[in-house]
Amino acid sequence: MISSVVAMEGVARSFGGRGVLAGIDWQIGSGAVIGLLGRNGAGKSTLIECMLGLREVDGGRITLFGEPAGDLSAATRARIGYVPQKSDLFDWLTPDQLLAYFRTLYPRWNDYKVENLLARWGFDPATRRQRISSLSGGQQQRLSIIRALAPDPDLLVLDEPVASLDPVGRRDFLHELVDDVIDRGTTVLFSTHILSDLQRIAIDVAFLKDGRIALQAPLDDLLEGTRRVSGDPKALATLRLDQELGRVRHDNGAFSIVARLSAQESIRLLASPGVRLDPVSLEDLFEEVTR
Ligand SMILES: Nc1ncnc2c1ncn2[C@@H]1O[C@H](COP(=O)(O)OP(=O)(O)OP(=O)(O)O)[C@@H](O)[C@H]1O
Repeated sequence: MISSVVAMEGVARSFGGRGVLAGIDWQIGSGAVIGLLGRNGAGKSTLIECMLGLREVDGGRITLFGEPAGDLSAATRARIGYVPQKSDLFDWLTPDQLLAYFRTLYPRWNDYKVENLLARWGFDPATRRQRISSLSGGQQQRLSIIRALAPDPDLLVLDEPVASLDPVGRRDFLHELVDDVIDRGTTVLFSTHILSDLQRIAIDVAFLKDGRIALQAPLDDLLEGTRRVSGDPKALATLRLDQELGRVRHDNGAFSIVARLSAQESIRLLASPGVRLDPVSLEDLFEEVTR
């Protein structure tokens, strides 16, 4: 039985001698919903493209549904929906023509969902007959999402899907993701820089840093279990914490430590004179983990 939808072992990729993926070992289990985070240039798009077999790797092994990513069967391909960061729509077609074309390629195509999304996401009859090249960036992104969702994929991969959507478009997309896609057990991986969106979906977050998945955990656990430890510099200097994420030195000579704490560690620290524990935001976490 295959328990992982995606399995990666030692995946490496560099550009012009500069390593971007540095031997990634990663598994994405069936039904997981993962937000992929990392600074600009960390390699999120590269990782996604390699994962889907769209980019060659320098080393390592990737399988999707148990098949090599670079040699997927048509049946497995049809189980994957992908929204790339840069539009790859055939922009000389109209939305109706594009969707009619893709409909022929997939054994499973949810006409009801397509019509429903087109109507809800502002594709009136005139827009549906307009060339894609003349649609706005946000309209093209909506169309790209509709195309990816139409075959009811078992694995949905989205590379910054909301980057050009207005706030209403973002809300509509998240609504669809939570109420339909995640509800039916789809495995979802999406990269984003909009951290507030992640907090609207109960998911795991994975941080890509220095070419590796530096940390992956359920978002709620991560926020609940991570604290900023501050206080008397002498007391902090001797502290050894099991899961320290970062140490920040402040201008006044004081410093604080961001760390994931076990319940016992929290109790011990709260009892230490001169030590304070404060909750951290997802922005704080992002800054520390990707520093
Ligand atoms: N075709 C290419 N040729 C040379 N360098 C590349 C190529 N594609 C990506 N890179 C480099 O690889 C690094 C990672 O790029 P990538 O687009 O994967 O990052 P990212 O995390 O998706 O960034 P962002 O958050 O800005 O979208 C960057 O330094 C980029 O310049």
